[in-house]
Amino acid sequence: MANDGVMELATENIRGKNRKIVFPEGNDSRVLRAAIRHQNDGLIVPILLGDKEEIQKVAEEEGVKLGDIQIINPRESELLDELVDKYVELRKGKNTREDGEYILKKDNNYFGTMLVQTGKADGMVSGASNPTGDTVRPALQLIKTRKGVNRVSGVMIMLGPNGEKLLFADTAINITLQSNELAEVAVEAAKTAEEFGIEPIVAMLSFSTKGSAKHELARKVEEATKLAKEMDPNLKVDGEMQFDAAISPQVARKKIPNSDVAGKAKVFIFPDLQAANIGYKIGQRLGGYEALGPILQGLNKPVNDLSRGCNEEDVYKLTILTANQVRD
Ligand SMILES: CC(C)(COP(=O)(O)OP(=O)(O)OC[C@H]1O[C@@H](n2cnc3c(N)ncnc32)[C@H](O)[C@@H]1OP(=O)(O)O)[C@@H](O)C(=O)NCCC(=O)NCCS
Ligand SMILES: CC(=O)OP(=O)(O)O
Repeated sequence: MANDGVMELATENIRGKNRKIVFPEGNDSRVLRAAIRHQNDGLIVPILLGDKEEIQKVAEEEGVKLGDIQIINPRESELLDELVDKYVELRKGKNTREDGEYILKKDNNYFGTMLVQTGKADGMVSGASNPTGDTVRPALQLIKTRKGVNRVSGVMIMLGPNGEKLLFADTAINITLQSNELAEVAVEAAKTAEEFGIEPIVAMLSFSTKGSAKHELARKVEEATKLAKEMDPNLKVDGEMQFDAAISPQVARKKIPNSDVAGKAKVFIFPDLQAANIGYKIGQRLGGYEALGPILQGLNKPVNDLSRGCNEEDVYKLTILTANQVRD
């Protein structure tokens, strides 16, 4: 495949490391099939959460064999007491022990997140059947942001039909952002791009290019560009600019000549979640791009969300990308 760069790099990085990835949606057929593929490939150690009989039934319906894949039923797990204690400690008085036990038994995303937080798993992949908020809230509450990062955000790796490797942000988490927060997303997205072998050339997107429209929303993106440069003076970032100026050298020459970003951008920072989420889905559904993610950036440990529209291949690949985010 023309686009194998991103997947190949991540696969080589994780080879031999036996990263343990937990799947809270063990009874989702797409998740189950992807986890079994990983179990058989031996690159990743999958842990499925759910009721064993229910998962067995899905496996039979799908015509796949569970083999010796690890399955944990949170309601019966011997780890429950330990995880509840730790959960209550981390929530710092926000939840009682009774609350904690109820939440960890009822919601596999909380149980899976606690496995990651306590180091019993290295990362988590969920969201095939749960909406984003329910998937990521436990990680925001319990795993928390990395030192030096104020807000977790989400990126999509976009792999084009002609070998293009792009990154879109924030496609998943922050509904609106202030200019300083948008600047932080840009700086973090550049780092995430590098982790996955994508060139960190960052365009700050708007409906305006360098003042072509006079509006406070365009000025916010201009301000965010300035702040991103202050946060990382070495960052190749420019804006505000329209998507055509960011991606097309011909349009860039006309609208924004002499930019070292316009026409060459690989990392696209959208002004808000509406634009970013709609934008990536248009690229995916009309543009023939493969969309991998959302990958969360800024967390202490990797927890990643899937789109509910995902297929088995998306789950399989996001698992590899999640393992690639694990830090020893
Ligand atoms: C992510 C999201 C669910 C968080 O919303 P929420 O749970 O209502 O947020 P709250 O303000 O109650 O915060 C819950 C916790 O998460 C933390 N948090 C919220 N957003 C955060 C962020 N971007 N980064 C870091 N922490 C964050 C809060 O500090 C809080 O922690 P605490 O409980 O320890 O105090 C919400 O922003 C959302 O729905 N985003 C859009 C998701 C979506 O639909 N995306 C499109 C599909 S991908
Ligand atoms: C990433 C995303 O948009 O998720 P979903 O399609 O599940 O809302």
